[in-house]
Amino acid sequence: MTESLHEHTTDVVVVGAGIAGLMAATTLSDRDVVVLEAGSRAGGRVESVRRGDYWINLGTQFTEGTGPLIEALERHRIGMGTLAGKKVALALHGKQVDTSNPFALMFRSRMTLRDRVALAAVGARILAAAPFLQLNPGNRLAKRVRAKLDALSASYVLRGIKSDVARDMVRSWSGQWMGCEPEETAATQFVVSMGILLTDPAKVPNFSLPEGGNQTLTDILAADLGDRLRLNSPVRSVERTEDGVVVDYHDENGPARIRARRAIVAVPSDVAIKILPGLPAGYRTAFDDIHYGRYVVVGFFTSEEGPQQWDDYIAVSTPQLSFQAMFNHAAALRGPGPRKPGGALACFAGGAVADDLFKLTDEEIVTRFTADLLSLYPELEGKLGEGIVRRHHRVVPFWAPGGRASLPTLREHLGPIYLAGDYQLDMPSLADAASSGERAAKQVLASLSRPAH
Ligand SMILES: Cc1cc2nc3c(=O)[nH]c(=O)nc-3n(C[C@H](O)[C@H](O)[C@H](O)COP(=O)(O)OP(=O)(O)OC[C@H]3O[C@@H](n4cnc5c(N)ncnc54)[C@H](O)[C@@H]3O)c2cc1C
Repeated sequence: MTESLHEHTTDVVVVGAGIAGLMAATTLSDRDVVVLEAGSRAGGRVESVRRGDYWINLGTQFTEGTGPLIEALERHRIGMGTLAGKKVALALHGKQVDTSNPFALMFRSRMTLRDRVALAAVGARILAAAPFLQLNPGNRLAKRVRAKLDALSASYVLRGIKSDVARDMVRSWSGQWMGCEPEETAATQFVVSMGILLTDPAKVPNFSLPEGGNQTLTDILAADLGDRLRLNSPVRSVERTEDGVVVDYHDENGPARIRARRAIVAVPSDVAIKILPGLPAGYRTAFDDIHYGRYVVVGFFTSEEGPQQWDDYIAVSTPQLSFQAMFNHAAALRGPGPRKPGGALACFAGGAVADDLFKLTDEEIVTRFTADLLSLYPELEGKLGEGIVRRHHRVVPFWAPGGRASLPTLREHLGPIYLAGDYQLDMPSLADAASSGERAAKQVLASLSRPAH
């Protein structure tokens, strides 16, 4: 029996309801717009679970940056949960040391002289390049340093380094911030993220943990769209026609088709390449050049009472444990006044460590992470809730050495098809994904208001 095809028309179809697609669709809300989302929930890589006063971000961890994302948070009056004054720490050889001052860290943590010298060399390599990447990108020197780092792998910071501690730390930084190994990625992204952390984390604009988790905003945007957002509707193809696009997808009634004047495709690069048949070679190469980091995350709601040693820390690097970092999602709630009982912690492993963990069952992962978390904080014995596991095969995009040159192609529309997603901008992030969605929607609005020829 052949299934019948439901067909309808609209002005604009948005494919994908991650932050890029949601921002695009809400910017177009005066138009006839339909959003097709493959999953059973909106938000994509943004996901938060909530319990009582606490929440855990199981997808996007921190909100940071400027532009449409922050404007949307403000417009919807979502408390930003500022992290000003909160600190980061390193747990090494069983001792936790505040890393707010990287130089003090070198002397206070348990390391041999050889490890200290090796780490100082790694830090010096990062700090020598980082300031150039913070200059105006048009600056001649900035361009030269960037071109050099784009061509090098991030493992250049480990050249000649023999210390296992230094190697473990660089791997764990790369794993926890990008979800990949230093050998996989061009040095640029690594140096920018590590440079900011090593110099002045307070310089990261709007570094925060929005109230209720990052999903608070995506839930509001999804609710604003109402029934224009169609969940469980995976798109199979988006093709150009003479006067617009035709989008084939599937919903609970079977195969369906929408004809529209424009489409915004806001899906990860590996999906885009599959649903856009007949892509010009330049776009195909640019999509192929994008890789994604991998993470395994386990979130734990906790039931401790009274002040704890991690209360003022947002992140603790744990390069010698089965997870590489612990993020404290309750940090934004800790201020003056009585501390609420309980808390919310998330343990992260990225890159090759995540690849190995993918081979285990959820139960095995939780058992390992629980044992290591208790070795770090024995006072949590009997106070850890059930571990909530997420396996992410797409964290943030990264580019191999020499791979980033193709990126500008993906900022150009393909006739009536506009692209959006975190891969479009220089330092992929939630804020960049949101900006790309708004930007695509504004381009669509401008194109629709131009007289047809
Ligand atoms: C664990 C984790 C931690 C992170 N931490 C941070 C952080 O601290 N700070 C930060 O700035 N960024 C962070 N990120 C990155 C950030 O989450 C992403 O950059 C951002 O969410 C990407 O948004 P997007 O809309 O481009 O893509 P996505 O969120 O991936 O949205 C794409 C949507 O398209 C849908 N889709 C896929 N295929 C189809 C199809 N065929 N048809 C229809 N729909 C489809 C998907 O289901 C999804 O909803 C993190 C990501 C992860 C996974």
